[in-house]
Amino acid sequence: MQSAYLVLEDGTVFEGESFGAKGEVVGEVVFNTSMSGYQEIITDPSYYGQMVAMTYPLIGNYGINEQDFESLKPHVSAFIVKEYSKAYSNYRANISLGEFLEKHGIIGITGIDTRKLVRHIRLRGSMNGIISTQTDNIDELQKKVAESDGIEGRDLVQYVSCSQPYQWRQGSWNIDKNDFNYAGKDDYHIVAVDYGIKQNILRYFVDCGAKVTVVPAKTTFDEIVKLNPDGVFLSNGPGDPEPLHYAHELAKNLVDNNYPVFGICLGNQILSIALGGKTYKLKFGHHGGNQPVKDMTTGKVEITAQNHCFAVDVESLKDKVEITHVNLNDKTVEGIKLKNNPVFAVQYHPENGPGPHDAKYLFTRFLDMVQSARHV
Ligand SMILES: NC(=O)CC[C@H](N)C(=O)O
Repeated sequence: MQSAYLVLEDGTVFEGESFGAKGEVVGEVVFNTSMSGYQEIITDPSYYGQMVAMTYPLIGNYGINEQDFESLKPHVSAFIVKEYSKAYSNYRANISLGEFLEKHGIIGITGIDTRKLVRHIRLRGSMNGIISTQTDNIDELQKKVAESDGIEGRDLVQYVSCSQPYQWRQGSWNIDKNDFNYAGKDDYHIVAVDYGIKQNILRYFVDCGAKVTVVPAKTTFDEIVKLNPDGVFLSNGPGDPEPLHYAHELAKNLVDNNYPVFGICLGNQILSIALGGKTYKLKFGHHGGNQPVKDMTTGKVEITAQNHCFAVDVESLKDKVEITHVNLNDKTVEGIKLKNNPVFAVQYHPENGPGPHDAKYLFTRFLDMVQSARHV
């Protein structure tokens, strides 16, 4: 294997070996604490602009399959692991992780002391890094990473949203059929605005009996009205929610016109800004499948999948919303709902993909809301 370097913005250097594509890339370094699900993680469009370090030490041992994609291709800038397993074994796998990354031009780096890297980020906060398989000139790499831009203030959604509307018919994987379920019912029409949508969200809507139309991020309110939706979904997506003015405007129009709205992650942040709120960047974010969240409306605690760097400053929304979910690790707000409109959103990922399934009930909660809104 060829050697590769990871150099952080603050000058810290890690040496490892390259797997996947060769080259050089800059991105924000974040860590993910999920023990499995690397395929879903690397294909989650919300990671665009970020390189992900897995805390679980052995990665790659079940390969990559045709079914577990969250989008059509990997979106991480690079992938950082302690030990890459070239050998893989799974009845569904058809390609190794390294081959998959190489095919899509994504650099992987293995042999990294990920415990040290994660402790560093926990103490100092997320920061940019550069990975290179091309040079061992550390000074040059340090200079490049010091000059690179962070993710704040940039619209990254434009790089991952679809360009044309489309219908989605696939439901969840059915292990007995060894195939996906497909839409049978069209009880509701949900328009899902694609800011970098994860496919499991769409599968869950289909499971719940919805007909789903996915539309590009810059679709206007008038265009959505023409599609005659029963409810509108604001998706997850990469980067900073602040510069997405077109999305804030859409969310404001939807709320003002009393449409049922459900937001996940970036969708929650967009909705909060549209309501007059603010967001802020967390020190190192929440990325993983083991985040405890309390549903304040039922008192139940759920273990959730999360992937976000920004959070909603709920003080800025005081009196306008009810807090429905709170993260029990750091008490950040993980869910809000409007008092007088059929609108709610969560900061975490009820679609799991990968992660625990505890929060799937939110899809039913939304479709119940859509159902009630039809009768008012
Ligand atoms: N998964 C997401 O939608 C992430 C939202 C946003 N990009 C953040 O990092 O907070």
